[in-house]
Amino acid sequence: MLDIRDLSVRVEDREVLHGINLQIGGGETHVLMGPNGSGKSSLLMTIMGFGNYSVTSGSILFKGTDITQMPIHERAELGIGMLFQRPPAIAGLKLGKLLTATSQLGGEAVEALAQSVNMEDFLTRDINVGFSGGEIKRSEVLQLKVQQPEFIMLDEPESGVDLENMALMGREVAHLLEKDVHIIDRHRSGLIITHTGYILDYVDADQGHVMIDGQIRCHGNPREILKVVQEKGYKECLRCKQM
Ligand SMILES: Nc1ncnc2c1ncn2[C@@H]1O[C@H](COP(=O)(O)OP(=O)(O)OP(=O)(O)O)[C@@H](O)[C@H]1O
Repeated sequence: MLDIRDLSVRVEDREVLHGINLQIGGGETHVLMGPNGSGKSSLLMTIMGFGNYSVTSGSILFKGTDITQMPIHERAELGIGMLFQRPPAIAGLKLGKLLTATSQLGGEAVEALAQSVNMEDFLTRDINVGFSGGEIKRSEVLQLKVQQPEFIMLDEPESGVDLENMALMGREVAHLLEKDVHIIDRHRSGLIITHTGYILDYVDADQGHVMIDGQIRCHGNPREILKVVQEKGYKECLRCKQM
């Protein structure tokens, strides 16, 4: 579904990603780990198509289409969606209005989806204005439930979420990624940034990658990578033999 080849990316006057290669098949969920500031969010923002991340070499193919220079809204229409680490607050735009305006759904359908993530009281509020950390994440999940993307990127879905809401989010993300469907019939794919790995309690991931200083330096079983990092730190990933 996603095929990234030799991707280098510059932000402002600095190259933050250097020669990334990453392939994610249909129905697969991959996890991206790595130290703070290593370039994980930059990769997701680049896949989504944000203009301040400029591709200096390489390509991004989505379902065989080269999307490297495609605007964000076209990528979203093709089926790419993202849960942001820190989405902006948008004063003057109600969450419910955004959801009905950007989908074919009517008010009742949106309300039902909102109820499923305990967000029904937020539809009449300005997006993310005064939302708590956990409410922002549930709002992001609600937007994904409305959009139903085929390829879902999640940037630290756990951060700021209490344990009870983590369970709710985990179940919702698993459902979005069709983890309840047999692998042969599963079409959706995901790429999840996590520091803690809590999301793995709910979402089975097929492959883990470690990014260090703008390069993917290691691949492997996500839980094994977490264990190694916990015990020995990210420096151990530099010795990875799976590259
Ligand atoms: N708009 C920007 N202007 C300047 N520097 C930027 C910008 N966006 C990202 N960077 C820099 O690029 C590097 C990679 O940042 P990025 O957010 O991708 O890291 P990350 O791996 O997601 O980190 P974290 O785990 O802390 O969220 C950082 O040094 C960051 O300061």
